[in-house]
Amino acid sequence: MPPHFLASCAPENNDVFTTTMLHGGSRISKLLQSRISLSFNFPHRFLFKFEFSSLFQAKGLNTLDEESVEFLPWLERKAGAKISSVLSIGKSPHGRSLFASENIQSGDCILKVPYSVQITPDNLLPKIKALLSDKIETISKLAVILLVDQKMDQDSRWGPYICCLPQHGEIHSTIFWSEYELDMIRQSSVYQETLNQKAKIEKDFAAVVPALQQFPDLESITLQDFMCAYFSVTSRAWESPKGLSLIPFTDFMNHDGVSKSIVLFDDDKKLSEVIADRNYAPGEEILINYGKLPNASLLLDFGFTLPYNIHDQVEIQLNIPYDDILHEKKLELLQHLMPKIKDAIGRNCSEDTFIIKEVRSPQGKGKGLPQALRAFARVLCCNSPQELSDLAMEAARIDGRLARRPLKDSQREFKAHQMLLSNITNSMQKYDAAIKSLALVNSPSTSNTFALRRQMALDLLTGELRVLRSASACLPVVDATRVREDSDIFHVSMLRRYRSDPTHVMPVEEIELYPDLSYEEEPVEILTLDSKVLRSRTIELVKVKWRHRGVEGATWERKEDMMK
Ligand SMILES: C[S@@+](CC[C@H](N)C(=O)[O-])C[C@H]1O[C@@H](n2cnc3c(N)ncnc32)[C@H](O)[C@@H]1O
Repeated sequence: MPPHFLASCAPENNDVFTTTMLHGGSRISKLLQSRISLSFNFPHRFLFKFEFSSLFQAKGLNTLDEESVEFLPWLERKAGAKISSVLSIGKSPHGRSLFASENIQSGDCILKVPYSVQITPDNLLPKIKALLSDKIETISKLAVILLVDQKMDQDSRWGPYICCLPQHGEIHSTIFWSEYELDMIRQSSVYQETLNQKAKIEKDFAAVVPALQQFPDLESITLQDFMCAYFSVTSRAWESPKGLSLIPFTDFMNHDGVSKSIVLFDDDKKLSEVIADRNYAPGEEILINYGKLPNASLLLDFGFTLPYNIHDQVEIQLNIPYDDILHEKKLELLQHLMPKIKDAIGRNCSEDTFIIKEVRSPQGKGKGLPQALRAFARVLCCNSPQELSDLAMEAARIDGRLARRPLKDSQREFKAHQMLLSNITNSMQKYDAAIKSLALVNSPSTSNTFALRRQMALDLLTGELRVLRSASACLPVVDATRVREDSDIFHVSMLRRYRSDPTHVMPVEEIELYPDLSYEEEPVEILTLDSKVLRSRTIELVKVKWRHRGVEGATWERKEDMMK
């Protein structure tokens, strides 16, 4: 299993859970991972007719899920043990959920699900297991277990569980979005990850089909069936010490990014449990934390977003321009000292992707930018083979890591940051345009599925834009506020300011006044001419706000030059 499946971690500071025997389970979530529009219905022969229970009415709850009332007694019979006496299954705005059926105190254990009733790859029927290649991943094996069991009719081992799993029309993971819908999130990396995920599911399905075809009852399983089962696994399974497991009942709990409750695994007692992180009154929904997941992961793997997700992140890409005369040398250095700069199939590639998270500190000061990103930018800004070999030597002298320290040449260091700012500003403009265009996208049908997905797209894009804004605020912008006159030449002190902390001002360089604004090959776009005019004996200076290569700045310019 690729390591990124383990990326989502449980909250760090949950003092309640200090027992050493217990392991916190993490969700399988991956920020990468297909295509087809499907319809998948678990056969209704599994819709066991449960008797209506008066439990919820007695507790004053109106969230009764009739089909689910008998679920817990069924699971407890199967487990031969009590699983929970304080929880009931009910309906929430986000589908099935668990609710307190009596007062719960913080620290109470609210459920215990024995390993014996959890679904793991060990539950594959031996005759199917024997036909599956060793290369089949655990997610696919679990999906096959669900699909096979669904076909087993009265012999099904998990019938009541399987008929609680989401059906095609209820799933909003982007792998089920139409091309039209996906277009709304083209700006986000989730777009490509969705395509990758769909391609992966197709490939995984092709790998299990030969085994399924050996059984007449299983022959009819389609790719779309497989996709739904695959989604059930990605949205419900936990990484446990014994591998990936579906934990019935526990997986009825919805996600709350600030909850401190997670699923714990007690290997000695061979059970999973959940401890309440706060007090709950009867009828309150119990929420747990699936991990520190950004909306991108929630959308792809779970089919929902949070309106404000503190774990949002965004990908930015830098590349060594092909016309850079030092292209090969830079590439070689980066690949040598930052080996991850290879593409998935090991070819050399001259670009890399960096994940930026939100910088929430009011001072900013660049904490949110990955060191590797700054390092990449520093290498990109080198102008000579000598500078590159200086960087290589410095890395060898320190800890082997390339360009982790600010460049000695402060102008060059500043240029590296300006390059990052320009990249981020450019990306922000694209996000801004994508968000504005969402308002103009017409619903292709009257169903509210589209409205829901559009809202998810909006949550995703606004979250990622927020992250970009926070990153741009911690990169310096140039301001020219000190002007010193020396005979006819004006010396302008360029100052570095951070939008996140305007009091943090650092001199960058003192330059002579530019004779005009066409000093670079690329024209400078004038944004405003400040009314503030600085008069000297012979000339007048005006403050000019400009944009050049996506970077905005302000400098004092000769008024007469500006009036040309
Ligand atoms: C592990 S299941 C939880 C039980 C699920 N509600 C059900 O009906 O079976 C995860 C799914 O619940 C829904 N969900 C969980 N937390 C949510 C939240 N905070 N907002 C919206 N949907 C959520 C999503 O559909 C997700 O794929």
